Amino acid sequence: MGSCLSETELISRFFDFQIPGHWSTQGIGDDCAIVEVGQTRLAITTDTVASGTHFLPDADPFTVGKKSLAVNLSDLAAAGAVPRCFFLSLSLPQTDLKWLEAFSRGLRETAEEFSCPLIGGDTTKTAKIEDKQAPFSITITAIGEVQKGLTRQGAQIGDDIWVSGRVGDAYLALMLRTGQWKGLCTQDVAHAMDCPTPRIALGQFLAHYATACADISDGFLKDLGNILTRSSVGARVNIDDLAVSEALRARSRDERRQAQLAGGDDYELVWTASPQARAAMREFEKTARMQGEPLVLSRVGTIIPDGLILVDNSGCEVMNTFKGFDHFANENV
Ligand SMILES: Nc1ncnc2c1ncn2[C@@H]1O[C@H](COP(=O)(O)OP(=O)(O)O)[C@@H](O)[C@H]1O
Ligand SMILES: Cc1ncc(C[n+]2csc(CCOP(=O)(O)OP(=O)(O)O)c2C)c(N)n1
Ligand SMILES: [Mg+2]
Repeated sequence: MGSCLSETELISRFFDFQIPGHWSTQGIGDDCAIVEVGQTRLAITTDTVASGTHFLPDADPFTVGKKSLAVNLSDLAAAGAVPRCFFLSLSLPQTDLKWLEAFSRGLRETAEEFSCPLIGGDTTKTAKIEDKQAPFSITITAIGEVQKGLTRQGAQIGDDIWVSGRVGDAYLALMLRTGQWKGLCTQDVAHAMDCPTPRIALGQFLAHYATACADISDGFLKDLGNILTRSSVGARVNIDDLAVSEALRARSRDERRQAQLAGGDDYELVWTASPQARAAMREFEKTARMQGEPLVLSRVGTIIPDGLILVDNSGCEVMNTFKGFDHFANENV
């Protein structure tokens, strides 16, 4: 049976226990829990990806392996953490050796790229109920180390709002692949959905400059909204300042806005920082490009006392009708 609760309402109603413990943390609500263990500060996150919900049932298992870890590393990036290790829990309908071999190769490639060893996990079989096989799912818990650590809390009035990368292509890929939008899904666009790059180096750099940070998994406006709520501030954003790929630029204005503002699945970062940090941001961008990574950092707005004002390049205000991703958004009682 469905419910009227959004994901966030469901979590705060049933699972925000607030039981005091021996280790100090900031509690639920950020990309990572920052946990103080003696002299060490850990950033810990967990994310599940499930067939049919996070990837299409016929997705290449190699990219499923890569992405399962990448989405968790993206949460570590949002906390400014250095990845240290991860756990892997699998719920599988059967032992499909070919699938597992490719999945394992993809997972391993990302683990090696970010020097993040797999140190444990769990493996179970999903049941058939009334002849229907439960979809398989992959849960990863990743642990990193931070000095101070970034959260969604801390944005200050007057701060700039920044976004990494060209958001929207993962959503474009999903719409094209499922036939909801017309057109061919090019390799670059498919890559954005299948192989997102966790912004680990950027996150560690931002740990020195950002006042708040989140990753864009649920859509730019929703994830920026989480920063605004946690920081008790508002924002003014020029939506035309978001970097856009050639493929998305070629779509209609409404499709482009839907993909960029609400699409999700991008795993880029959104953060706030004082205007004094602008030169440092441009320097980081320049260095990345000199090292062969075509990174783009976009300054898209300003933190204001409250509300959310969206404008376009002509200065006109844009109505915010964009919802962002919510697992339970379409359910009714
Ligand atoms: N079932 C749950 N029990 C406790 N905390 C949860 C649960 N689901 C999500 N959370 C927490 O709620 C916050 C929002 O979750 P989510 O939007 O999934 O974050 P993220 O996009 O970083 O994965 C996070 O701090 C997460 O740890
Ligand atoms: C088959 C399929 N349907 C829909 C999507 C789009 N999608 C799935 S999950 C998601 C948002 C992120 O997922 P979530 O589980 O909320 O990750 P978290 O925010 O917890 O990191 C999006 C945009 C997809 N990638 N694949
Ligand atoms: Mg999550």
